Amino acid sequence: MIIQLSGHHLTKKFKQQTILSDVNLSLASGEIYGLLGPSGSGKTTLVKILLGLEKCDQGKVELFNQKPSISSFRHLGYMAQSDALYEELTAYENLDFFGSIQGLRKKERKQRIEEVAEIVHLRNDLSKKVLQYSGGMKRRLSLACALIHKPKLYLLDEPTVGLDPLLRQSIWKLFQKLKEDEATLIVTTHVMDEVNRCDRVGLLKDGKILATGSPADLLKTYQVDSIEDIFLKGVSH
Ligand SMILES: Nc1ncnc2c1ncn2[C@@H]1O[C@H](COP(=O)(O)OP(=O)(O)OP(=O)(O)O)[C@@H](O)[C@H]1O
Repeated sequence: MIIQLSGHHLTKKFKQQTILSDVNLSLASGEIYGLLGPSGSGKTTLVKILLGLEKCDQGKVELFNQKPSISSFRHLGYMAQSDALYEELTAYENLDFFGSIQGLRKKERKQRIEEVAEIVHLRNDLSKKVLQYSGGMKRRLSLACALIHKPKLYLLDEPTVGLDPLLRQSIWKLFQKLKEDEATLIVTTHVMDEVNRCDRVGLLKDGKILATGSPADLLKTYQVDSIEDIFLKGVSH
């Protein structure tokens, strides 16, 4: 098993408030890890720390078994919770921009833009400015931007928010396909039915990982009918 990303004893405070407390997690190559937790439990903060966008007060992160470096970031695909897109540019220009900062050459960018636009069903809308896009279209474009350079590791913060069930299903099919190609994904979600599509789930509550395991193992261990019940039971870690 090759560990692609790990966080060790991660602790984070904002002023006096402890946001993350001694969080440990590791992601193996070819797995989908779901990070599930109520609003405000620290999911986005954790993803940002893993990505190097936020500093932790204690603990360390390892990317591809090394201290994170500029070269390791080339292999990351990040989709932020709020879309980080250039509204005045067209979707094509956004993808072209993100492709170029990832070092793709012009010809390769052109080809990849076609491919990722097809994947997220935006091929016919590439020439529209992003400000003309709906919320769901922006989410899909953000995902396409994260895919453009074929990273090995994806950190996706609520990638399916605002998408209709059909599109959500096709996005999850894509995640499965990425996984089959040995990519590793960490996906934050509030949606319980998405949890069952993950290989492993980490349940985050008040900045602590309450439990980690496959959805089936968690149900068995905690003798519950749904993962949601683990939160409701108030299991302490
Ligand atoms: N830059 C910041 N300064 C101060 N507090 C912050 C900052 N960023 C996050 N927080 C606080 O940290 C806590 C966790 O926030 P975070 O966004 O990580 O939660 P989350 O689980 O992703 O929530 P949601 O599901 O609603 O997106 C919240 O109480 C939030 O107010």
